[in-house]
Amino acid sequence: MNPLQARKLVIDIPGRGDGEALNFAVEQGQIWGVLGPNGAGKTTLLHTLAGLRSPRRGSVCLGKHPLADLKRRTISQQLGMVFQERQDGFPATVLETALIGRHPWLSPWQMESGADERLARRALDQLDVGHLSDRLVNTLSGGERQRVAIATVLTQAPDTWLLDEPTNHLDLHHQVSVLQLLTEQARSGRSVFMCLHDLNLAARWCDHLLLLYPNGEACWGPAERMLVPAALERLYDQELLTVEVDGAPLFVPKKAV
Ligand SMILES: Nc1ncnc2c1ncn2[C@@H]1O[C@H](COP(=O)(O)OP(=O)(O)OP(=O)(O)O)[C@@H](O)[C@H]1O
Repeated sequence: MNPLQARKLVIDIPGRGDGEALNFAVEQGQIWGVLGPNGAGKTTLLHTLAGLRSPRRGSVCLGKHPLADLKRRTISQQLGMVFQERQDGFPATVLETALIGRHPWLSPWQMESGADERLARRALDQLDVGHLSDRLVNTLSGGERQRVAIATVLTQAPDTWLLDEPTNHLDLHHQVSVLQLLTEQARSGRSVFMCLHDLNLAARWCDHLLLLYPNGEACWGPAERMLVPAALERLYDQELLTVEVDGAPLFVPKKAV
C-alpha cells in the first residue's frame, strides 16, 4: 500500500498562525489517533489529508505522489473517510448507502454487481446493521447511522481509513467492536488514522498518536512516548490522575474540590 504522508504540512485554519509543520507517514499496519481539544484543527487535518481542503503550506502524498496530482477516483480507491457530519437529505436505503462504497471501483455508468452487493451486505452484517438494509438511513438512530457510515467505508475497502470521531453515538459494546474491526483492518495490512475525543480509547487502541494544540503546536510518535500525563494535561487544560489497567495507562480527570 502507498503510505499516506504529511510533508511539511500546515493546515489552513483561518486567523491562526502556522504553528508546527507536520511531517509523518501513516504506514501499513499502523493505527494513529489524533487528540486535541475542541477547535484544535482535528477535522481540518483529516479533511486536508483526504484532499478535501487545500493545505496552507506543504503537501499530502500517497506514496510518492502529491494528492493534488492524483485523480479523485485513484484517491478514493486508496483513502476512505468516515465524516463527523452526516448529509442524509437524499432518501437512500441502508443497502444503497453502503453500495456507494463501491463507486470508486465502478466505471461512471456501471451498475453495482451481485458481488458488490455481497460485499455491502457482509460489511453491514459486520457492523451489526444488516437487519436494517431496507430501511431509509434518515430513519436510523445516531449510532445505527454511524455504523452504516463505517460499513460504507468497509465496502469501499481502502488501504487507509480516515475517521472523524468513529465512536460518536456508539454504545460501549459497539465502540469496542468498531475499534476491534479497525484493529483487524490494520492487521490485514491497511492503516487507520482517526480523531478521538476519548483519551482512554486512544491509549488502548492506537499505536501512534498525534497531539494537536489549539495554537498549532503539535507532536506525534509512538503512543507510549506521547502518553505523558503532563503533555496531556496541557493539551486538554485538565488535571489528570493516571492508573495502569491491563498493561495500559488509564487517565481519569481530577475532580475540582
Ligand atoms: N470555514 C471556516 N471559517 C472559519 N473558521 C473555520 C472554518 N472551518 C473551521 N474553522 C475553525 O477552525 C478551527 C478548527 O476547526 P476543526 O473543526 O478542525 O476543529 P476540531 O479540532 O475538529 O474541533 P472539535 O473537537 O470541536 O470537532 C475552529 O476554531 C473552527 O471554528
